[in-house]
Amino acid sequence: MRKKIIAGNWKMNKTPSEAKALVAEIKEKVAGATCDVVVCPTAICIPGVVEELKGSNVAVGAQNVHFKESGAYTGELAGNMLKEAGVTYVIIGHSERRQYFGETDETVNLRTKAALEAGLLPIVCVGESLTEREQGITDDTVRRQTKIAFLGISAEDAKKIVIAYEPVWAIGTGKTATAEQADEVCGIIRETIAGLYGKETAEAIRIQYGGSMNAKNAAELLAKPNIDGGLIGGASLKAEDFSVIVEAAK
Ligand SMILES: O=C(CO)COP(=O)(O)O
Repeated sequence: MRKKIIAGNWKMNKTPSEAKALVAEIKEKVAGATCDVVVCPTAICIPGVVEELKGSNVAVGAQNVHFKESGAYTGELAGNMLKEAGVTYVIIGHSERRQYFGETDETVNLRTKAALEAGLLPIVCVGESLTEREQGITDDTVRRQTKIAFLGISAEDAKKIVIAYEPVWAIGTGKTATAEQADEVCGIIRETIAGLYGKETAEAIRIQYGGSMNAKNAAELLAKPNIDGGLIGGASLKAEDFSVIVEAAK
């Protein structure tokens, strides 16, 4: 049985003091959680959030990591820096990074390998655009993204990776994939992993759904056999809503 994982992707929201206040509320509300709980604030909020969460069951994730250990990469952060700051997980290849910051399947692969190298647990995002869904190439898209993200990664390391299936058309739009649609694509991703590594790895790996998941629809999505958690945007910025989703991930 895979342990469910609920992660909040705060995107570019909350100042350092606001972030501390939010996690102070969240940690109280999710203290009894039976799933893994992660919050992913902006990089500048990480130290304060890590401090506030000391001794709690909530882990901290970053929203990106560079693929080199150091060097002339202005504005970037390396895995060992995040690790030393107390980060456990890192989101890689979010569709907003692919869309606005030139992230490609290849850089997603490089970042995933760098994260593992630094001892971080990657949350690798895949998902089709509206055009791709309408053209009937959702399967091809997530298969390609998954296969390239995992290039050169051992089966042992692959099991540490969380995959987030986030259909681009469902992000921040209020349009959720139906539980059936989400489960179907998560199943295709699992099948892809089975093709790469075999059934045992495919059964071990956790696949989240993300895209307008909220306190109302979480239970139905999380009840599906291939959905092992959620990557939550908007609803993760409200302690109450986030804790209801965590509660639904029993
Ligand atoms: O992109 C997402 C999480 O990474 C989903 O965002 P929303 O939950 O706001 O749709």
